[in-house]
Order: sequence, then structure tokens, then C-alpha cells
Amino acid sequence: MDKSATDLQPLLCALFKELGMFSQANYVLQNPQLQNLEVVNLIAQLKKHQVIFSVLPITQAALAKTNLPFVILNNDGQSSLVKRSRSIYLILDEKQQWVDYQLDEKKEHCQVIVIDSLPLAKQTLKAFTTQMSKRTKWYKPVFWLSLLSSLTGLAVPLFTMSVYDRVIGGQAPDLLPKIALGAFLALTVLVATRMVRAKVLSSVSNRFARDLSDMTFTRLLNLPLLVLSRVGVSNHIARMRNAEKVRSLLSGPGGAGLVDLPFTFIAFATIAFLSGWLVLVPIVMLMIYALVNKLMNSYVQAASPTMSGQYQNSLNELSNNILQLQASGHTAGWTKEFFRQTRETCRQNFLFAKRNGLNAATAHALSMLTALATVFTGIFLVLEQSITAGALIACVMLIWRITGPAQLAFSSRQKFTMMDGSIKQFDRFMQASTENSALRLATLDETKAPAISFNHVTLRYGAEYEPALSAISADIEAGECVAIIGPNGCGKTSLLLSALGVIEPQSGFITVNDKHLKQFDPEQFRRFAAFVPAESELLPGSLADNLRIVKPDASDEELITALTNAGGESLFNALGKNLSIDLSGQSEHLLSAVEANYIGLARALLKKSPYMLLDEPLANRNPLAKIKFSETLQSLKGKSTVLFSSHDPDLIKLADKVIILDKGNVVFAGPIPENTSTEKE
Ligand SMILES: Nc1ncnc2c1ncn2[C@@H]1O[C@H](COP(=O)(O)OP(=O)(O)OP(=O)(O)O)[C@@H](O)[C@H]1O
Repeated sequence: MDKSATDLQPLLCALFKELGMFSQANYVLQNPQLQNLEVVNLIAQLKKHQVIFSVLPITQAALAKTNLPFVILNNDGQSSLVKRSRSIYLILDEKQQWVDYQLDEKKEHCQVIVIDSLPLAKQTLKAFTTQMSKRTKWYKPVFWLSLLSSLTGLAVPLFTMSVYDRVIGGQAPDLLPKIALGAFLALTVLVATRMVRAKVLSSVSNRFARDLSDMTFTRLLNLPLLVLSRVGVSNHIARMRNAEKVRSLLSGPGGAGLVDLPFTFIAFATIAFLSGWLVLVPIVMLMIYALVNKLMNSYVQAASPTMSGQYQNSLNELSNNILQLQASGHTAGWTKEFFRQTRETCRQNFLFAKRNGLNAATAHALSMLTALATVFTGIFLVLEQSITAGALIACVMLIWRITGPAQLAFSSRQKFTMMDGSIKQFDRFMQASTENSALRLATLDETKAPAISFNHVTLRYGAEYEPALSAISADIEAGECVAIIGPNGCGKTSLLLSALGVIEPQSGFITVNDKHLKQFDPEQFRRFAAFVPAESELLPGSLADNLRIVKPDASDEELITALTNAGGESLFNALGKNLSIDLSGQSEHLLSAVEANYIGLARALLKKSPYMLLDEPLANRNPLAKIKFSETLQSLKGKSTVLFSSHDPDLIKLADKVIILDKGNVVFAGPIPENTSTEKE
């Protein structure tokens, strides 16, 4: 009755239909890349289509959360789609029919994917809170553990009181062993509960931080390329660190102080019970404490270092340009500016640390003052014989149980302010539109070469820049080989990237087989197309690993053929015809940029894509490689639509058509005119 875990496509399709997401169901059905879907891909598809869900152990409470269908992930690796109809459950069987199902909610180790909300519900407005509210399992254990630890925390003051009043005052030394045993037991429980609680808090904060990191990373991956490149790496790192801030706050001492704060009422109640109105003293002192802390906090905040961002940017800039800087020999200006920033950073950090120190000292002094005020006030009650001396000592000891958490919580105030900023930033980030914000559900025939058409495509990298492409219009037939030529900076790469769909023109549009490029799923489209950048990057690993990133199941023969067809035969020979050779490990195998480009080109050929976008595929190649690649290019004609940019006249001659660009404008588009000269390039 269950579906095999290796074929979840019908299940996902049925789930989307049940959720009223018919276009998405159609997309799943028609998308050949979604065949043989596994659980991990199913989850990725739900995320991609902005369905918010939770994966929970199968329990009554988990299922009570929803009226929507849910997916049961059985521990035998099988998965099933189940829905509730009034009081009965129905399961989707192999014939795609809903049949009665006896749900066993006590099935051990089974998990269930519960749908929390559908796309278009404004679920991401408070993404952080939504995510946090999913992790509720820790509330109860933390509550009980904190209560137990607070109660056992009363043991030492109360036992001290008994020793003072009964053992010393009542002259009953025989009570001492019993009191000591009781105190020992209470302290053991206290330590154990504290340890377990720290473990629970640390585990929940780590998981929570992991969820936030995953969400941030997925969103980063789906941001449009232009946005990604505009925002810059340091910003992305800061976003990823947000999750880390949340983790350190919850699992650190501030988190424990925060959790303990509500339980200080137990200490207050005990002081009130032992000494009556004396409890007003710590209450008033705590209010003064809060006020002073607020003032101190503003004082500390006013000295927050402002240079660190600038300093970090300078460091980044320096590390990127160090070679150039050394080579130029003009380092004096840089050194001067750098020293200025270092000095200023030091000064600001010193001032900040000084004020923070003052803040901590004030907090400590106020704690002491609270204890002293209680002692001095309490003495009158002892002299009046309203309370015993032992009770006063116990009260003073209990004061520390109040001021301790208060001090921790107050001193974490800055962290809370920081976290509040992080939460707001996270929520804003989760609202930013991604490549998947709009429905892009057109499917491609991945076996056929596509016809491409540029329609008044205009692109600017920023409002302050001149357009990189100005109203470009050109038609490319299916299977045509087109050379894009023109001087440096004329827009060749920009045109190729637009045709790949990674950068989106501000006006005009590109069609693929007469469908707007924006209608296609960007990820699927990029997997379909083979793009070779002007400078290919190598990844750590062997030659084979570097080639197989585009086709993990490629045979060794396929890898060698692709490398040879890319003109990389001599490179392969130089590497000892060894596909397992490590390209990153030893310096002797580090390849030059030109050699890396052979591998980049081989990757594209390995894909055997009917749509190839090649950015300067033959720059600086040896003549033999050029001949081989030229043959490869000829052999692609009719089978693949190929767009390549080049300055190489021999290669350009092989094209069926050329598009000549100048400063982002099309100067000519059509078959190669007799008198075309590439010399000016
Ligand atoms: N990320 C970017 N941000 C700002 N401007 C950019 C960016 N990328 C390219 N440009 C500018 O857009 C214009 C077109 O650049 P593009 O790289 O497309 O030209 P190209 O013809 O491929 O140049 P080359 O032959 O040097 O590779 C240039 O003026 C370039 O400076």
C-alpha cells in the first residue's frame, strides 16, 4: 500500500493537488528531473514551493495540528500520503485511490511531515517567531527542572537557618548529621537538575540555530545573482552569523539567567515567609537595580565601537589586493590609513570595555548593597525578636538567588538588543523575493536544441552604471551556432548570463522556444544549459571529481572524451592520464587558469546539453587544442544551440551567425559579412 521511498513523485504530485496547488502538481508531473524522488528531494520541493512544514514524530498532538494531508515517513524507508476525512483516515494507495487507513499513532520512530501553511499565507512576516514556536518540546522539561533547581536551591539557606537556630541556639548537636545529609541530598539534586537543564537548553538552541542557518542558506542560494553580488560576501557572512548569536545567547549564562528570572519569586516568597515585610527591601533594591542598569546601558551603548565594519572592509580589501599593493611599491598611503584605523579601533574598543567594566562593577556593588540593606534592616527585626537570627542569615543568602539571575539577565541586555536586531534582520531577509517567489512552472523539452530570442533586452548592474546591454534584439534558431563578438566590456558576458537566466534584464525579455525565460524554473534551466565562464574555477579534489560535478554518474570514458573534445588532451597527458590525480593537494598539480579552462569546457561538453553558452572558450589555447575544439564545435551544429563569445577570428568563422556588440548595442546581427574584421578587438 505504501509508496517506495525511491519514487515519491506521485505522492508529491497528489499532495500538491490536495493542497490546491495544481500548477505545482503539474510541474512535478511533467518535470523529468523529479522522477525517482526521494524524501530529501520531496522536502526540497516543499521548501522551493514555499510550503511551510514540520517534520515531527508521529503522535496524536502532531496530527492534531493540521487538517491538511500529511506524509508519513515509515522507519522501513517507505512513505505514504494520508488525509483525515471527518473521524477516519484515508491513505493514497498504489492505484492513486484514497482507501481507509488504520492510523497507528504509536508507531515507534515513525515521522510525519505536517503542513503548517501554504504559499501566499503571510507566513514569513514573522519567520523567526514562527520557527521558534515550532520548537516547543523544551518548555516543559526546562520549567520543571528550573522549578526543582529553585526549590532545592532553598536548601542551603534553610539548613543554615536550622543549624543556627536549632543546633547552636537550641543546643542540639545531634541534629547536625541529619541536616548535613539533607543539605547534601538537596545539593546533589540541584547540581543534577542544573546540568540536565544546561544540556536541554544547549541542545534546543543548537537545533534552533541549525534551522535558522538552513533557512538562511537556502534563501541565500535562491536570491537572484544580481542581488547576491550587490550585497557582498561580508553581508552574507553576517546573516549566517545571526544564527550563531541566537545559539550563544540561549545556551550561554544569559539564557540560564533568563530562564531563572521567573523562579526568583520562590526566593521572594521564602523571604516573605521567613521575615514578613523585610521582603520589601530586595524588591525596592531590584527596582533601583533595573533603573541604574537602564541608565548604565545607555552609557555603555553610547560607546559602541563604530569602526569595526570599516576595519573589516579594509582587511578584506587588503587581503584581496595584497599582491598588487606589494608589486606597486606604493604602500605608504595604505599603511598610514591602516594604522589610523587600527588606532581608532583600539581607542573605541578600550572605551567600550571600560564602560562595560563599570557596568559590571555597578551591578556587583548593587547586589552587595541589596544584601547589606537586608542585613541592616533585618537586625532591627532580630532585636525586636520578630524573626530569629538564623532566619535573617537565610534571607541574606536568598538575596543572592535573586540578584544572581537579575544580574545575568541585566548584563545580557545588550545581547538581547543585538538579538532583537538580528531577529528583525532575519525576518526582513526571509521576506526578500527570491528566484522562486513567482511561479515558474513551464517545463522544457531537454532533449531538443532551443530557439532563443532577445527582445529589447536592457540591463544595468546598478542605477549608477551605464547600461551593459541596451535594447538588444536578436533571434537565434534552434541548433544554430552564434558568435558574440566585440571589444572588451561591450557586454558579451552580460548577454550570455542573461541567456542563462542568472541575471535578469530590467526591461525587455528573452524567450526560449517562444516562452518567456522567466516562466522556467531557474534551477532546472541552469541544469539544462551548459555554461562555461571565461575563467573556470577548480574545486578541491581529483580531476575526475572536478569533471563529475556536472554529471556524477559519468563513466571514465565519458570524462576522457569530454576532456579531449575540449582540446585538453595534452593536459590529460601531462597529468599522466590519471583521472584520480589530486588537483588541489600538492603544488605540483596546481593548474594554471588556462588549464583550468580546459576542465571548465570539458564539464560543459560532458553535460551533452542542447543549449551551450561559452564565454571565450578558446582564449590562449595551444594550436592543437584549437583544432580539436573547432572540430567539436562543428559537430555540435544542429544538435545544440551554441552561443559563444570570442576574439578568435578562426573560431568566429565557424559560427552560422554573429552578433557584434559595441557598448551594449547590437551593431550587427546575422550571417558573417564578408568584410568582418576582428582586428579592432
Ligand atoms: N557585476 C558588475 N557590476 C557592475 N558592472 C559590471 C558588472 N559586470 C560587468 N559590468 C560592466 O558591464 C559592462 C559589460 O561587461 P561584460 O563583462 O558583459 O563585457 P564583455 O564584453 O564580456 O567584456 P570582456 O570581453 O572583458 O569579458 C562593462 O562595462 C563592465 O564593466
